[in-house]
Amino acid sequence: MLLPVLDIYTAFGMVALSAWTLLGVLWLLGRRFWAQGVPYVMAAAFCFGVAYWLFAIQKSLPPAWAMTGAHLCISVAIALLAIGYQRFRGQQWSLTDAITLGLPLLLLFAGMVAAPSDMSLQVRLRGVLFIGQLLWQLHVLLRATRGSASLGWKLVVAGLLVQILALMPLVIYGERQFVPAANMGIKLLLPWMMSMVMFLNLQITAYGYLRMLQDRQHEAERKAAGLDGLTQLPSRRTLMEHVPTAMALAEKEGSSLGLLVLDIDHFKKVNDRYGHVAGDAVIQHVAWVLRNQIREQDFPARYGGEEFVVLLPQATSDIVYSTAQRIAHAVHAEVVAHDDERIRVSVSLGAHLQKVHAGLCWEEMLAVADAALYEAKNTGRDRVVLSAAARAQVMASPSPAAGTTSQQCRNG
Ligand SMILES: Nc1nc2c(ncn2[C@@H]2O[C@H](COP(=O)(O)OP(=O)(O)OP(=O)(O)O)[C@@H](O)[C@H]2O)c(=O)[nH]1
Repeated sequence: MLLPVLDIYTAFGMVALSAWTLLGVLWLLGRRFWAQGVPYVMAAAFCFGVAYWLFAIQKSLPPAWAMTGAHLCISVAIALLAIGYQRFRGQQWSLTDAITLGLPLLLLFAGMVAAPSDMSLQVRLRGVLFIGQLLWQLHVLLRATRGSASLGWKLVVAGLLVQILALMPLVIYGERQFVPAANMGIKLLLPWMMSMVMFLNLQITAYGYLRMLQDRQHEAERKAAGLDGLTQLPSRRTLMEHVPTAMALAEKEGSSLGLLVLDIDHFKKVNDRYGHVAGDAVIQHVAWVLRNQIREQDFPARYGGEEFVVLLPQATSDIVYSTAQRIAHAVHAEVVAHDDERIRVSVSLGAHLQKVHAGLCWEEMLAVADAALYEAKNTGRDRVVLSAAARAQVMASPSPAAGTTSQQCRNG
């Protein structure tokens, strides 16, 4: 017997929506029952229920009333869901984000109410919805300007590709092929498959978008905590906040403060040859090396794109020199594996050491270390250059390392 496509489609949508709402409620309840967002989600579920009821009794009401009422309930429910989630997570979503996430639900319902008795009109409406969803997915893609390479981004792109592929039968066979007939066979499957794809894609894309919003939120939290998003090292701002404390302590102790400025060599070429994502992996790798090669009390920071700074409190010339050499050596020695590529990079370092006294200016210290870095770059890269002041201390130092230290310490 011929399956009533419309009824199945409607039931499918109802089940999907109920599951969606239920999942949302369980998710929120599971995390924190009394959180402020819960009542909103409950109210949203209630509105969905009213909408369902209006659909169910639509035949005994003037159709325009039933449809308008149901749509109103759904819109309110979507807004409540968005607000509930926003309240609960403390997310700083824009209204556009909330609407973007609410749209799939609206599309799903629009798909269900696009149900005139004329089958060919119904199919045509569904085609329009299908294309509407495609446009929505493009909109999400355009909004997702950040978070490339993240799972959320991949899901959004995957959803869009699947949608385009699924549109092919419609383009190739034309809408008429989708009108159910008595001797259906495969033709019955096509509208079904389209509905399935549409539903799954809504979920995939909406989930991907949600992931991206969460990533964005985490990034903001990290920034608030003073960490750089890519490397998890303290950011430049955090370093600048830390410097006065470090200098004051060194002055009080009468100790020297070491300073390393590190820059990845020919990094532009890495980006050009392997791509920006691989470049990011290299930056992460260098940050990882930095973290592993310094002492616990040292303070590393990502200063800018591919530039890092390390503060070394209570440092001696020996410590500054050996730390810089170890970092340069470790970066040079290890390859960064990214996809199928194995990338080898080197770094140049400018190192400076200074006894901290009243009136010493951080900018001066940084300028001296920067000049040493500049020299390292100009004399072949992949090396450590000590500032004149640091060198003088190395010369004066009786340590074994000092005896072998030259102004430029080439790596390897
Ligand atoms: N992948 C990636 N690239 C970045 C990031 N920040 C800056 N860059 C790139 O780093 C490159 C820095 O290049 P340059 O300053 O010309 O220096 P370089 O190519 O490393 O050459 P030298 O420093 O002279 O050895 C630029 O192409 C920036 O676009 C980042 O966070 N990720």
